[in-house]
Amino acid sequence: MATAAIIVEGLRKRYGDVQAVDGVSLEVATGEFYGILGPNGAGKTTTLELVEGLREPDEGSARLLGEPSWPRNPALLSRIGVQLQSSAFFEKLTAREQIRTFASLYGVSAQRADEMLETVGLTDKADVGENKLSGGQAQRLSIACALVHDPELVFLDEPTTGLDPQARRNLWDMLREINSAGRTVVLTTHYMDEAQTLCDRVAVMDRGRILRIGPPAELIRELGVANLEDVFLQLTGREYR
Ligand SMILES: Nc1ncnc2c1ncn2[C@@H]1O[C@H](COP(=O)(O)OP(=O)(O)OP(=O)(O)O)[C@@H](O)[C@H]1O
Repeated sequence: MATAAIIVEGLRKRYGDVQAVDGVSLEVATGEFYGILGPNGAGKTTTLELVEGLREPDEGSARLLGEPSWPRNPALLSRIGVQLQSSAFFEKLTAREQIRTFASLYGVSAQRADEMLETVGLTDKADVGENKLSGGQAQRLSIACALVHDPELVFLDEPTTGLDPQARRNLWDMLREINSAGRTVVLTTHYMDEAQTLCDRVAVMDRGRILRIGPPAELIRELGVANLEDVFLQLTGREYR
């Protein structure tokens, strides 16, 4: 098996009374497209943040590209791309200025930044201020900023939430291309069709724990159900939303 891009062992994180992540272990192979599924509050975002090294775990560890992600590791930052759920733009800059600023932090050319803007369909919004973009446009800009330095490992937290169907399909195509070029992609999603279409494997999460990991088709077969939505229902005992 190829070297694992991500190795997570026994991650735990508690916020007050809430055990948000309760012993998560998983491995993602280099070049894999991996999905984390779960209802609201399952612990997906916290898990991603622990894995990315943005949050300190109470217990457990994560290794990315062979390096521990905590304590925060500056050498890793240029090799990973992180799209955050809450936007983290510089104030008062236009879309073009935002992405060029991210690009320059990574030593990436302005030309490449403009190309990324084109890829996510925002060229006609290049001169619009970040606070004047629609939710979906801001979402696409944050994804473009996360990908501008062509990272080996990409983390996306509900990347298509808030996008219209066409923008969603465009983003799927883009993520498939990135993945075909050998990049490892990890995403969280609420959309079962998205997980089923894109992911090589999914981890189904609920109440801070992983209930099952496998390729969508295999999970569907194993549980003898019609689709991933039913897998989820059977594993968690509830509707997805
Ligand atoms: N900073 C925080 N302080 C306190 N509690 C938190 C914090 N962040 C998350 N939680 C709690 O931890 C649990 C897991 O939250 P998390 O955001 O990881 O779930 P999620 O699966 O990403 O949910 P969603 O699909 O709604 O984004 C929830 O009960 C949430 O209320």
